[in-house]
Amino acid sequence: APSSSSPSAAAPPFSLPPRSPLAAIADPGRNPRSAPGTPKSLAGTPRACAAASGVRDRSSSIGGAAKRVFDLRDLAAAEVPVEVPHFELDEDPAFWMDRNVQVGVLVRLRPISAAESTAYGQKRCLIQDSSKTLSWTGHPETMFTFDHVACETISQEKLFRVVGLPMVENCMSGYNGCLFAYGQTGSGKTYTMMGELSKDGNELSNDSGLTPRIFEYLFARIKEEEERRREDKLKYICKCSFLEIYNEQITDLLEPSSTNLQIREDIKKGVYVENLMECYVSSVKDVMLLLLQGVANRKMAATNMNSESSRSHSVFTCVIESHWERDSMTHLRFGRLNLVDLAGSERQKSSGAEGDRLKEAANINRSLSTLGLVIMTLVDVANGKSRHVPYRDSRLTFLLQDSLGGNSKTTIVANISPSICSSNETLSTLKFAQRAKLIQNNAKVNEDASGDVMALQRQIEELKDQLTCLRKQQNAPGPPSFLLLNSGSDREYNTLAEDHQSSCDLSLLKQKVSHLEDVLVGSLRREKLAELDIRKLEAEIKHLNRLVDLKESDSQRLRMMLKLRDEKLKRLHMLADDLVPSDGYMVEENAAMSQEIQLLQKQFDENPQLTQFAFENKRLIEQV
Ligand SMILES: Nc1ncnc2c1ncn2[C@@H]1O[C@H](COP(=O)(O)OP(=O)(O)OP(=O)(O)O)[C@@H](O)[C@H]1O
Repeated sequence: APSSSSPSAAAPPFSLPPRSPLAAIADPGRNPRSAPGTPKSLAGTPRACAAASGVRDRSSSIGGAAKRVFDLRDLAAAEVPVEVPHFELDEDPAFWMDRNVQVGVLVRLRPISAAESTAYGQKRCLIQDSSKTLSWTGHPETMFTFDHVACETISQEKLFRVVGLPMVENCMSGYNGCLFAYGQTGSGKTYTMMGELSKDGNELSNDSGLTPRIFEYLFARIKEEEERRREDKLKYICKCSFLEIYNEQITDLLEPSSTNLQIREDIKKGVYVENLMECYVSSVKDVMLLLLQGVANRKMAATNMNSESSRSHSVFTCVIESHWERDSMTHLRFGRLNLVDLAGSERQKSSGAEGDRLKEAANINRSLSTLGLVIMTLVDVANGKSRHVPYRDSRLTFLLQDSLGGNSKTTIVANISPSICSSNETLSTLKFAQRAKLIQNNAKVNEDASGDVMALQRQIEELKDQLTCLRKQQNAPGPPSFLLLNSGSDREYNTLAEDHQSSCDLSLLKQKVSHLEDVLVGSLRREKLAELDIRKLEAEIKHLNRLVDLKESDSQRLRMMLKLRDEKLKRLHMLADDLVPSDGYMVEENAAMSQEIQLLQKQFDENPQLTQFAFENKRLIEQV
């Protein structure tokens, strides 16, 4: 099926064939990377299958074919392939668009892999109850509720429509957005975020993940919006960057020779990575080429859990800027979209990590536990507690601080494996996702509606010229209006009409000028205030620097005095023990005393200033 996801198309761009309420486990043959050797089609009707595996049919108690579920707890004994229930996800873009307070969480289950199946058969640690709830069947059995639970048979396209599409709409409207995949190694994060990337960048496949789909949709929407608002001269500009955090070091995936890049903070830009390459993109093909280039540079390795395990966190960022003109003003808006594929958490025992892999794993686990700590602290903050959020304890959390508890609409996709062999990791991912749901963000539209001051000033000048011209015309001597009214000739009628028209133009222009003047006054006032603030802060910084210098020289003097006193003590001890003659002692003592006097003199000279600065310091501390 074609996979183009044009926003205007009524039907989803590709749809799965109609399924029975109990769909077969996703055919791993669909994805060449997935579950090699897993049985492709699963035989038998639901009831036959349930009977064969000893599964209890709970359909009667729940009712309705779509809700029919089996109790998979007894599958411990089942060796035959089983069918799992399919729960359709709710496509409600408004749900994610409203989330500017809380973080949205979607849990995604992947099919049991061939390796898991070989080792543990179809034994599961989870039972999904609906498209929002699932139960972990360990001890004690625990039920979890999320915004969405995507079952094993949910397609990449459906997942995009549920979480990716609203994210694009948000960013186009000027919000920052962040989508990140979390989960143990091999749980399906890269499959979810990237999936299959086509070589030529033209065609998406069924296995293409969220990122390529997001850009296919983004460029279709940009085209649509620019056409719809042609009168406003609406234009979008998109620029992308791609980085990885490996062993706590940031590398540019589009320019791999740029390593150990630093994170900086800026009042306007927010948190950003210095010297990171940014590429302008205007089509899915452009983005696909960047993705392919970046993915090829990413640190990958084989572990026991995943033959192509990503050993770094990757962040693909797109800044979507738009500008348009309305009411003689230039409007600017931008949204930053972060697409994050985290390195997988892992137990060293299961992943078989040694040497370099072990060092990587330790770094991965450390930054993920900082992420967990940041999330726990943010939940406390959301509950009204005043806490320090340790964003700076890892590069990952420092870089993502706006997406966590800041100005961003954030969605977390928590990937899990349903197999019993990952039971503990699955539980820990579910707990992480549950906590993340409670974070409170504060997303705002990034828009500069005041326009360009210079352009406004130019426009006002032009309008003033027109106004003077019209005033001159109006004041020019002409025949009295009653003559014109009574004369009845065409020429006179036209003159009257022109006069009337020009007086209408005049009042319209007057209105326009006064409106623009108001806007300009507002902009200039804000600019002046900002300049005043900057000047005040600069003066304070200067004061503080002088204070620091003074303190520095003062403490240097004090250190010297202490040294002199120490030496004096030593000399006194030696004199008391008769180790030096008393005249020799007196000569040394004299020299030391004159040095001390010099120091005291200097201190005394600077004292008036010191007192003044001490007062200033106190005042500044109070002010701060
Ligand atoms: N929903 C799914 N359907 C089919 N196959 C999947 C699905 N999710 C993951 N897979 C397959 O499972 C394997 C592991 O997935 P993936 O590489 O995405 O895991 P990961 O979480 O990114 O791991 P790591 O953290 O080690 O990089 C891949 O072969 C992938 O194609």
